[in-house]
Amino acid sequence: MPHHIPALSEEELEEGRRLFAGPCNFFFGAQTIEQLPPPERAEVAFAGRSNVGKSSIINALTGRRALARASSEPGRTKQLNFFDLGGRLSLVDMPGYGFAKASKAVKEDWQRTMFAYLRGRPNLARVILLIDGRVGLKASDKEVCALLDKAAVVFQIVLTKCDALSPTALTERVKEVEALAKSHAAAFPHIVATSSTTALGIAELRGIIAQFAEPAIGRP
Ligand SMILES: Nc1nc2c(ncn2[C@@H]2O[C@H](COP(=O)(O)OP(=O)(O)OP(=O)(O)O)[C@@H](O)[C@H]2O)c(=O)[nH]1
Repeated sequence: MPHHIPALSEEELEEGRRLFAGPCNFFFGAQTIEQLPPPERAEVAFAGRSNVGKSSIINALTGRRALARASSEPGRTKQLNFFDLGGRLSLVDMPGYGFAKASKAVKEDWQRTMFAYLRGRPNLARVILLIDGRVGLKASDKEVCALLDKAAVVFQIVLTKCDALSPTALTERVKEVEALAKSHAAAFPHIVATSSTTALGIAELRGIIAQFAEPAIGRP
């Protein structure tokens, strides 16, 4: 299937492998915008609905089983968590949105914080917007796309849990999400289909993220 073929070169995939094979450490948790760490390195932020599989994909990318705590309890991540990849790039785990049980005040608070972060972060290179392959698009995903457009942050849509879909269902899901990407100026048109269970798309996503990393010391 065409969307399974990585759009990256061998060198880019290798860069991704190298970056994620190096050290990766949690270094900061921010609950408010005022607490953000200094914008020293390029950042790639992960956003998605609660329970989208965000912790699982961060763990799959970094090869650490419990770096970002994967939980079956939706809505646990309530702060912006910062991870340092060998001093070359930061990964930011954003709180999951669309948690059905959250109050209106909590949702509005999330939206305010996220928008302030997305709009005001000078070193934010890209947002990885995770969409649950099993569930598909929800109103909250569309709201976040609009927010990203408004904040003028380029985002990469990534489908999660694709192992749970038949090839036909996956093709349909990719089409649905491609249409969404086309309707948003800030969306990168190529969709990455992933599974943290089978590692589908993980190498490709590493390569995409590595494009924003500072060069490794001792290498050109
Ligand atoms: N089949 C399948 N299930 C997955 C995959 N990734 C995650 N899951 C399941 O989806 C649920 C949520 O996964 P998490 O990684 O905790 O999701 P999260 O987005 O971090 O959740 P929050 O903490 O609510 O933000 C868990 O039950 C996982 O086992 C995947 O690639 N395939």
